[in-house]
Amino acid sequence: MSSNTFPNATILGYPRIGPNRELKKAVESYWKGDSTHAELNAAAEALQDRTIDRLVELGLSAADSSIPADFALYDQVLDTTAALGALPQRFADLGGPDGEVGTDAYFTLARGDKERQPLEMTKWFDTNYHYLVPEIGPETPFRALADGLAGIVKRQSARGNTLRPVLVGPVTYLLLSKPEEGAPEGFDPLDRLDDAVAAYRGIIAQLAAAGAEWVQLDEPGLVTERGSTLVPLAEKAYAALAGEKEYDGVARPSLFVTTGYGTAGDITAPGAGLAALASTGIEAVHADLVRGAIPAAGQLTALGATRLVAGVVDGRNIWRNDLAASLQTLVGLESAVAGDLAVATTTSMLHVPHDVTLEPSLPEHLPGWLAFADQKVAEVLTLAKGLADGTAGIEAEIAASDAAIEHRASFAGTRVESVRQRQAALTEQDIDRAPAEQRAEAQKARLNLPDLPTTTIGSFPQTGEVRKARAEFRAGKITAEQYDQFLKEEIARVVALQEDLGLDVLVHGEPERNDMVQYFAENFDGFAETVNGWVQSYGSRCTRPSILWGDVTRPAAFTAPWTRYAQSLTEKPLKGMLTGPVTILAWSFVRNDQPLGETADQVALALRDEIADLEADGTAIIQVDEPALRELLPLRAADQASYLKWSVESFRLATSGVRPDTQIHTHLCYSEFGEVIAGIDGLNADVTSIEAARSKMEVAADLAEFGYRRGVGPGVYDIHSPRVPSTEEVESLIKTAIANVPLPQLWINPDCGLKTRGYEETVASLRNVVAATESARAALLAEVPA
Ligand code: MET
Ligand SMILES: [Zn+2]
Repeated sequence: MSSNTFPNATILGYPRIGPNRELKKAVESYWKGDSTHAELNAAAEALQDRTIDRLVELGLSAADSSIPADFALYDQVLDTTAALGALPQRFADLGGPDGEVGTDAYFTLARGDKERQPLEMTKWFDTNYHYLVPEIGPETPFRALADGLAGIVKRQSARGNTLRPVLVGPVTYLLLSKPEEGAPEGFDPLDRLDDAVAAYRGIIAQLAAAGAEWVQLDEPGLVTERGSTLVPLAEKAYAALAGEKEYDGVARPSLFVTTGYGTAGDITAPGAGLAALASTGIEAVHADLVRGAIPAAGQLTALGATRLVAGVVDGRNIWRNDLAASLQTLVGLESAVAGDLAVATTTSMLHVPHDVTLEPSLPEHLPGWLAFADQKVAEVLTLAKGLADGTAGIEAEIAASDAAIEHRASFAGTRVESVRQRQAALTEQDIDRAPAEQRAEAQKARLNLPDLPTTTIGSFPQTGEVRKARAEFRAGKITAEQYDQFLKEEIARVVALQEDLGLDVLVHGEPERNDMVQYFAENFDGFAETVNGWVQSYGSRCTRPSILWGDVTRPAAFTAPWTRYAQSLTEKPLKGMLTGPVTILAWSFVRNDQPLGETADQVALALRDEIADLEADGTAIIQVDEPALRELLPLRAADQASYLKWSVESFRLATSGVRPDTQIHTHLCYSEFGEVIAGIDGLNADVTSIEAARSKMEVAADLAEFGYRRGVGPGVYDIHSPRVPSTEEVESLIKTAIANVPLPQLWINPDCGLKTRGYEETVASLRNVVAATESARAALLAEVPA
């Protein structure tokens, strides 16, 4: 079927959650037992129909495979695991008679059951989307069980729609897998590539039988640091899949391989990775031309008959496309390729919300600057038209795009002179503090803490009452005074609880914060909030990132009054609590008209103002959380140094204005920190709390090996589950920490904030943490020779 031409305009994927979070509601209701399997299916099918009808309404053709079928109930990597029937041994009993993975088995892999931990969850490339990590061993079965996806294709074909089913490609699938527990030393899931490819062949045949004319295989793994070494593997895999035009006498569908999130293969030879893929005989290959480099002319010629699908509309941010610039890129590429170009998004649009027109309360100037998924579909179609008919064909659209760019550039809040001047005047001194040893001494004298000081990470359980009060305040059902009063009582309760528990450094508990980033966005200028701008974070979990559109300022102190109030209730030191610049950027939609580092510095200056107010109030300890520090780390080693420089400097800019005897804490979680340990050191915080309980204190050994000198609190209590750790368990983690970290540096704390936990388990766990700390202190005393 390779005569089949690829559509001129397409998207790589569409948000799966539904404009009203229909998917979230349907799966959560099914999990709770409030709806049946049939009802879940009906809801999923209704959402599929809605999506396709909407895309057709927006102008994509229903007939030419331009609409992707990418409707995962939970996660696209898990869908591929299910299509492969690749059940790890620990879940082998879940398979049906032919090894098939039914809906309940699928959700068990995602969520675990009484006896078993779910598949591990980790970030999808450098995004905030989390996928489920396949566990592959030498014996893991690879089958062809594409019934689910084939069923969707068939059903839609009966509705008159020819869809293009999407799978994670074999190389990326295995790259993202981890060796199954018990796999022999040195086993790499990629060792199983030939077996996997044989299974993919079967899956593709099943999709063809269901009516698919094109199949999309996503291979973003090729844009990572390992890309160069993976290209030869991909060549082998796709030569095997594309080499024959027929599978067992039946025409195979055309194959389309995508490479979003960067440059495929060798970054010093842009386009070489695409040319290598094309040489296998696949019918179309995609390039990300926003994050990735523009392929060299010679590489474009080398694509031959393989159609280039040009990703020029950014699937990862929400800004309106510069149509004139994109068209110019497209025209340049077209002159070098043998055939016609197709226009596409850079990645799936699962990273952006559905539709700007669903936002009722954005500031007036903003909607015209934005493009959510539906607007991006229109942009792709416009560009395809421009490519076909010339600029004249899309004159009005280009004029509108130019006008929006012009409006944005000249809009008052885009450049705030006072912010620019302040930035221009910054010097090295602004990111420097007194030497760490001198600070440590001054802080010791001021704080007078025991050995192994105990503390928490900031938030206390957000109970139903806290959420209810916030909702009522937002809805105008209670007054600002009533809400304030409620929060004060909540804070007083949390402070009293911590005193009762015997913790050494207290917190106010963060009850006023809906979310650790959104709360800052709401209190800074330069940000806007959406109402319906949900994006999938993992499974049914969605976040609603704020939009950082302009220069950032902090009109007034907003955390300091709560900290001041909380501190007035206790003699013990109480930490001020802030979210750091990198995390604020990572969890927002950030302006794309200046380098990230510049935006980070503006956020840092706004935080610096807040920190100055906290310090002026007498706050002796200020914590600035950076859980997303690792998340934004670029995929390519070559880009990592410059990232670490600006990210670390923005943290230092926020925190270096304080006196030596004011103690700066930071908190990191969600990640492996081995790779960024030098960056952590660069933050120059006096104390760093790090998630460690789940990895059994590995981080303590990493720190020891690095020779880390400042304070550190490796988490001794995993807050990700309601389980209460026993005193003995915590003691043993403390012992491991003591063996690796010099005593004067060591702090005792949970892995992360307690916001998502209930009070019962929180109180029991913290009691055990304090008891374990006390016995560790006693043991240390006993060791000291009299
Ligand atoms: C994801 S890190 C969370 C840190 C924040 N201070 C909290 O305790 O919730
Ligand atoms: Zn955390």
